[in-house]
Amino acid sequence: GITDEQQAWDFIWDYNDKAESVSYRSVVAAWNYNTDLTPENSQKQVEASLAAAQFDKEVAQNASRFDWQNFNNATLKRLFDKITGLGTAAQTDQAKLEELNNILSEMDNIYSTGKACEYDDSSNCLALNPDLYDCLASERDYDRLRFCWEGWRDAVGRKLKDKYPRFVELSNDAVSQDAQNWEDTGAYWRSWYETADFQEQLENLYNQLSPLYNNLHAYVRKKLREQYGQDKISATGPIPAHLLGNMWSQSWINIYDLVEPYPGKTSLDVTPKMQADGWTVDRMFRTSDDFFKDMGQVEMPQNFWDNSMFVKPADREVVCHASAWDFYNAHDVRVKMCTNINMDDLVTIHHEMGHIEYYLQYKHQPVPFRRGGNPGFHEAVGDLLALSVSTPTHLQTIGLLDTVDDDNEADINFLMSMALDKISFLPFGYLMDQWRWGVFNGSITPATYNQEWWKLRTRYQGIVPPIPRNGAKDFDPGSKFHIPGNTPYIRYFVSFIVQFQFHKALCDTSGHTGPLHKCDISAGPNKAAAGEKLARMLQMGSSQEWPDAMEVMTGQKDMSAQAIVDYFQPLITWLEQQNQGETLGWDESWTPRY
Ligand SMILES: C[C@H](NC(=O)O)C(=O)O
Ligand SMILES: [Zn+2]
Repeated sequence: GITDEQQAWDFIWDYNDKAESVSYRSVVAAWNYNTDLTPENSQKQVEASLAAAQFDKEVAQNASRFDWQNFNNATLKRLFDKITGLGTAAQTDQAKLEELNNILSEMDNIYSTGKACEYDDSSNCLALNPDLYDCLASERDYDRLRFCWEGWRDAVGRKLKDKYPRFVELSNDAVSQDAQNWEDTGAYWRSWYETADFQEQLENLYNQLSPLYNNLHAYVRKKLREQYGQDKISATGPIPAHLLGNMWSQSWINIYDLVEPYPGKTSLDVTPKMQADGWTVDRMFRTSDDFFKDMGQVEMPQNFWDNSMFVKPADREVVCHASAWDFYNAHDVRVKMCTNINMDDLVTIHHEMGHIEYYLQYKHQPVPFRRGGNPGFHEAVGDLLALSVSTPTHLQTIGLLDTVDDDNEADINFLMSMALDKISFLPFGYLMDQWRWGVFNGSITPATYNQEWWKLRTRYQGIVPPIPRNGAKDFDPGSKFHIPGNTPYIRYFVSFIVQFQFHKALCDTSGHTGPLHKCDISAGPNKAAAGEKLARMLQMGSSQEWPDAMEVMTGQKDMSAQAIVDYFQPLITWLEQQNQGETLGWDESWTPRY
């Protein structure tokens, strides 16, 4: 193979220009389909995906003419390593590749257009966003909640059941043809973390955090028993899944009012004030942009405001699940979101803008390096900034809280609200890809999809379905966006760990003193230094392995649960006191009264 590294660089820059325009065309086609779910747009999106895959394959073949594994220049070698990794684009059978893309497109459409219709009126149907979200968040009638929970799974999960096995088969067949001959899609996805003992590290992190989760679970279970009755919820069993304020029981913030430790303090639920003060969607996005600018990051460019989709259109079907989009041309970046006026969506806006910030900060990198340090880092940026924005003192600064009670009870209330978002998520974030990796490696088969899903859901989350599941018809994993959407999920578990490490690091750099949970990095005397550190990490993209990016932020290279435990320590102590006499954990054999 060619050993001349100058010739290799020429190859890279020629590739880079072409990669930008090929990526642009396929992202535009995906954007057009996601914002207007028509058959024509689906067809165009599949065609663009196939063209991009063809380009990737040709580049990989040309790159293999170089003896790149023996290059001296580490960056050049890393670039060649990235562009010879094809994933499903390695599929040489065009018909199979087209079928794979068509199934993905169909699954997206089924999920994003699904509706749950009233038992007694099939013309009265509820969409996930906002109708079923609102139902799970604010309904307090046990049976009505069950209708919303079951109706969504009937409408979407069941329709996807027979498509998913073929998708799995085609995805595995494709990645097996990659240069690394991946044994299955899960192995390929895990390779992005470049960490040999990745699964062990994840398990260790989870084991360190499950005591905290079990304490929160026991406290919430007790409060739900008070609300719904002792005949509906066992003192020692799992919690019925439809009572936790969220369609997937992955964030419990919407039942804060049922579990508030010290009532009578200033409400931390700022949604009523947002609505009373006439907050608009635009004001929500501007508030987020202002915070990024205040922290010395790059501001949203004009085309972001011109080309994004911020609200659900009335005249067409779209993919409502929020996402951020990089058009690989250094200036066209967008968010697609069906925004509602509430605190949840203000936090989500920061999450999505965090992705945009990464795109803007690493746009000078060659295309293969325009990724997060690892996929979890990309998910962590926006959440990291939202940890500061969510503090009562910051919410007061932006006019969402009139008074801030500064006492221990108010602190516990605040930490409870944060735990209902961040701690409740951990088992879900961990189990999603435990299930999917099992499906990809064949240990979970179509016949066992649903029972294995509920084994994991009960084992890790301590929840059970409120109605019996029908293994022959139900496909409950399909009722969660990321399964039909084929978006890997362990990235969110990684994010919920590392965002607290980043938060602690930036709080220290900003000169914050006092408890970690009171830190607002924009209030620190050295906030500029904190912003510069964040920008430096973002500009790296994936040009180096993620421990190097972790070191830039935190001074050390490993993932660690210490920061999230430090942040929640006052609540952990409080929960342990409250849970005296309670059973921690759950008896998996308990089932609700149907
Ligand atoms: C946590 C994850 N966030 C996202 O998709 O942006 C979710 O919504 O399930
Ligand atoms: Zn995200």
